[in-house]
Amino acid sequence: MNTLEWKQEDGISWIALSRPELRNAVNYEMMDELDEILHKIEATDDKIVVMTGSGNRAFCSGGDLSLFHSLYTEAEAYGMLSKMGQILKRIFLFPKPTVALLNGAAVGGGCELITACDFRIARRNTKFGFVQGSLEITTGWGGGTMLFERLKPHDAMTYLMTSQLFAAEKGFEDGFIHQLINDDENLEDGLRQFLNPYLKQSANVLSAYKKIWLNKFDLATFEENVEKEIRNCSKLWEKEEHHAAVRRFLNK
Ligand SMILES: CCCC(=O)SCCNC(=O)CCNC(=O)[C@H](O)C(C)(C)COP(=O)(O)OP(=O)(O)OC[C@H]1O[C@@H](n2cnc3c(N)ncnc32)[C@H](O)[C@@H]1OP(=O)(O)O
Repeated sequence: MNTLEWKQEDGISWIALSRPELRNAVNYEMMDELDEILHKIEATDDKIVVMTGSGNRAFCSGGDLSLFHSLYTEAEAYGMLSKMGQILKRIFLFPKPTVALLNGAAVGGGCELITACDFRIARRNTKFGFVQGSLEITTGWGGGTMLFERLKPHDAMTYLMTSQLFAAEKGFEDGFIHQLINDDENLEDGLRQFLNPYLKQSANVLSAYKKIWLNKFDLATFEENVEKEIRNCSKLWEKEEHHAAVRRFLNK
């Protein structure tokens, strides 16, 4: 694997996004490797999946803008957005519980990725934000649709419509972040403390409860809503306002 690290330890499957020089931005290779790893994990006896980022700056900075900037038309954007959208849906619907461990900032599509996970644990000093609006697009990997399943509508609207970066403590107050880990505490130790009561249960019990949560969804409606989100984002992507905003980011 070139863009991910995978290890299995004490019932936990750890996936680390591993492009720290670009703050773990997602490229096509990472999408393929995520898809492959998720298939492998599904066939293991591991109880819980933890996703994190390499380095201490970022969990994930979203799509790799230096790469995806070359996507110009609605159709080109749709190809990329729907490819990652499929992966986020797999994570959201994954038969085992999933945890995002924020070792650093989760921004743009990175924030969509943490939203697809069942639990979010963060270092106290980290930030997260759906900054897509400041790039003249919206969420486009399905994370907007998923956020409305995670939060009260008013809080979800605030996160999405303001494009702001928020402190992890604000996420904790809103119930978006489930556990804060102090900056002087070891991140993995903090996570294990949170996970210990879950890890005492069998994989079958954990999966069965995940199924009860997923049974709540009308899958067809959920998929339709994700698809609409991807289509809308693709339309905004091809506008000059978006390309100009990305040029500003890349030339900063
Ligand atoms: C496609 C679906 C929707 C999307 O995801 S759109 C993308 C939204 N993401 C963004 O706008 C990301 C913006 N990035 C940031 O805010 C910051 O990099 C972040 C994550 C807070 C980390 O801050 P710092 O630790 O200070 O790091 P930095 O800004 O100096 O970045 C280090 C190098 O990484 C690059 N980088 C960061 N995020 C990237 C991205 N998404 N795509 C491509 N390159 C990215 C950044 O340009 C910089 O490169 P260089 O070292 O100056 O050559």
